[in-house]
Amino acid sequence: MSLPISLEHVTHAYSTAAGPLPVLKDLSIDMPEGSFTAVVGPSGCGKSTLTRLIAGLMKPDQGIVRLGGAPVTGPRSTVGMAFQNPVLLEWRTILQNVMLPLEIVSTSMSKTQQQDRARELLALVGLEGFEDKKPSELSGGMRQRASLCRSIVHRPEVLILDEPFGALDAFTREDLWQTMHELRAKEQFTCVLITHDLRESVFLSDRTVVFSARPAFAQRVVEIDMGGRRTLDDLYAPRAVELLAVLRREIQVAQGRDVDPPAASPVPVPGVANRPVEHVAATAQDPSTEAPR
Ligand SMILES: Nc1ncnc2c1ncn2[C@@H]1O[C@H](COP(=O)(O)OP(=O)(O)OP(=O)(O)O)[C@@H](O)[C@H]1O
Repeated sequence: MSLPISLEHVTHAYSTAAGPLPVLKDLSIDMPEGSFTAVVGPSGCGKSTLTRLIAGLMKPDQGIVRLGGAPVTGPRSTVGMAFQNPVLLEWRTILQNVMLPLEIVSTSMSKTQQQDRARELLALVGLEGFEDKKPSELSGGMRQRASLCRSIVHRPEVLILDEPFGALDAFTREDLWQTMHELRAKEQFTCVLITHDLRESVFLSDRTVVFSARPAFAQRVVEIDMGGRRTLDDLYAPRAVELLAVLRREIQVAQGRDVDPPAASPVPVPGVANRPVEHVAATAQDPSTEAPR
């Protein structure tokens, strides 16, 4: 089962030695049940703060965070989380690491059922045969796959992903994106993804929320109307290129920078009368689609 998430007029400031640091300001977002929402925005604008509020690790100064309509008042076992650093326990095998949440959350599953569930997820992400390895025996991408399994092994209603692919090389990252689509097809959760990678948000999300500079509010919500399951080729489709251009411009607005002209307009290239569409599509791979940190 998955739960809708809503934030209603959420405002929050951290107490610091220099005084209050306003981080979120009148932030309202609705994430429907089973949806996948990506959040992008300037560095330090408050994206991770949003995840802590949804996970119930912090309470907002003002406003309400709701899961399934009920106000969040503290941490919930039905929330799964994965971060940039997988933090697997070296003294446990991969299977034991994946099963960890089942030792913490109350479950009616027998030990055998728990193991079957963990093995099934590991197979789904391509880690069959690595169950008895220690984390240090796996590559960074494999560790992150195991971490994803651990975050959903207890069938959370809400999955929070805070830059889980951020430290991976580009090819491994794209592999993991496809794995995320496979997990989403098999499992039920409402997902919030924090990312600096605009291609990642277009590939994975149903909608991408662009945060303003701190204190952050939802500056723009971009519907990623590209159907459900996607392939990497879809990132080169004209619609994906348009969406990337919209997101990149929105990030520039959030940063208070000059905004690029619309990507669809022909850009004069010396010696070339008109820039072909293929060339525009190729810019989707340009590192400038990485939202600056
Ligand atoms: N516990 C804390 N106490 C004081 N200030 C904090 C605390 N946690 C975060 N901050 C500050 O609040 C601001 C927002 O932090 P947050 O981690 O939510 O931003 P972010 O958008 O996730 O950042 P990044 O893009 O760099 O990952 C930052 O300026 C950060 O330094």
